Amino acid sequence: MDTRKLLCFDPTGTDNGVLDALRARGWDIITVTRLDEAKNLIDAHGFHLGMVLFGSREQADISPIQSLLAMRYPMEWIALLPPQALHNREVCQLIAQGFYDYHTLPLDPERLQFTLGHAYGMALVMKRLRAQTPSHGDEGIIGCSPKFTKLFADIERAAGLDVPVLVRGENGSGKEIAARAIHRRSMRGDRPFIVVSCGALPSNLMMSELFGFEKGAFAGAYRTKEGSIEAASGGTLFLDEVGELPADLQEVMLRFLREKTIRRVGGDRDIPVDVRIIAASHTDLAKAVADGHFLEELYQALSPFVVNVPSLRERRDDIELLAKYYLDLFVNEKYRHISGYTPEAVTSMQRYEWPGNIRELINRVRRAMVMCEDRWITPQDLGLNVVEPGTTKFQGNVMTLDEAKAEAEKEIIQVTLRATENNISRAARQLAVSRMTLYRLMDKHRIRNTAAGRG
Ligand SMILES: Nc1ncnc2c1ncn2[C@@H]1O[C@H](COP(=O)(O)OP(=O)(O)OP(=O)(O)O)[C@@H](O)[C@H]1O
Repeated sequence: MDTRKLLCFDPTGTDNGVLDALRARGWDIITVTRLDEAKNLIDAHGFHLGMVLFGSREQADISPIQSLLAMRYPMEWIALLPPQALHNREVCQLIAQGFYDYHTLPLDPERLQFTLGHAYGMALVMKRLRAQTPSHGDEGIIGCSPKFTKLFADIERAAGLDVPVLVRGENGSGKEIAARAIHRRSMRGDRPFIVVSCGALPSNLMMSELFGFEKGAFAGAYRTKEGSIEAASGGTLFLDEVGELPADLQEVMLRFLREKTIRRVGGDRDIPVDVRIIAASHTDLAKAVADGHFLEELYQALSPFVVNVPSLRERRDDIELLAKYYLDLFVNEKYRHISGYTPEAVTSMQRYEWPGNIRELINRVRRAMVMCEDRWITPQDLGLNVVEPGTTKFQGNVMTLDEAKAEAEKEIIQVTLRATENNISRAARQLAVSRMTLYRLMDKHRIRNTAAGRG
């Protein structure tokens, strides 16, 4: 028989004699009574499944159990408890929020065996999903859509070339994070990465900011100060919103790109500086050139390699992934009751236009965590309407009623499968159809079961 590992946390030393029955059914059970022991064992052995024995007293201290669950280990938990423990509101809350299922004492080993099998399978599916979550390096750059894959390939290529790069994309779409990734992967990766916001200062201050100044160059210049270009020496200078660079500075910057030397304000010598420039713009620089607002030669000098960062609405496949990533990242002790998003919340995010791109998504996730009173984040928590008139993908489409129905059917199946993490049984239950019907409909709509093997 296949032996499956199970951690049993028994903080009150409750002996219910049921564990032997489970051992006989192939479970390798390790029981611990102390929180630190439990944590050490999980860290060392990476359990998929844990069981918690609640004490028999109604007012038993449940804080060690709360602390253990707050660690949000990637595993499923089953609670075993005496029926009277369910009179304790805190216990009920903890069970609703942190456990896959619970069983009351005295135990029915058959039923428990069944639940453990399910929870174990679910933990394996979750593990597979986590392994499939595409993330790149330690930059926290997440995505799985074809557009994202192309973006990352461009980042890799740009990293291998020591030429200026122009990063284009809407506000909040990830231009700076892309520039940082290029820098970190380049041969300059262990040297400084300095950011300058080109529109942040008036021209004269921006000049000193970029090129530095000599002592006495102007009133208040009490000492010599190096500018951002020198500070980035050997590394990368990131010129954010380069389109906002004042006209006179565009000329000076062009000279720097050609001659690779700087002269501090008030200085009389040219200082060679080896810096790679990565510039970013959310506006169309080619149009700015055509309109006479941006120097054509500077545009050419900045853009031997161009990286286009797609907007979030151009890569809708990444929305749910990013929303989950940031939820996991922000969840802490205070928000441990939050398990994820409702199917409606996922739909609302998929349909939304995201004018503020990933930065807006992050802000909405943060807001939702504060607003969410339940286990699952709703569209309202995110500040998004479920279906805003005129925002469905059917708008303007000429299709028959049958086609529209089929489209809606496919969409609701996809959303439900995503929300249940491809658990066919749960999805079928939520959709109020049999598993066979769901399989048939998935086949009809050519929906792949990405977590085959369970449910
Ligand atoms: N692929 C991604 N995966 C995870 N997080 C991302 C990704 N892309 C961007 N972000 C996050 O989104 C936020 C906005 O990204 P960033 O600051 O790079 O955008 P930007 O285009 O430079 O914005 P702006 O134009 O406003 O300066 C940051 O918190 C960043 O970490």
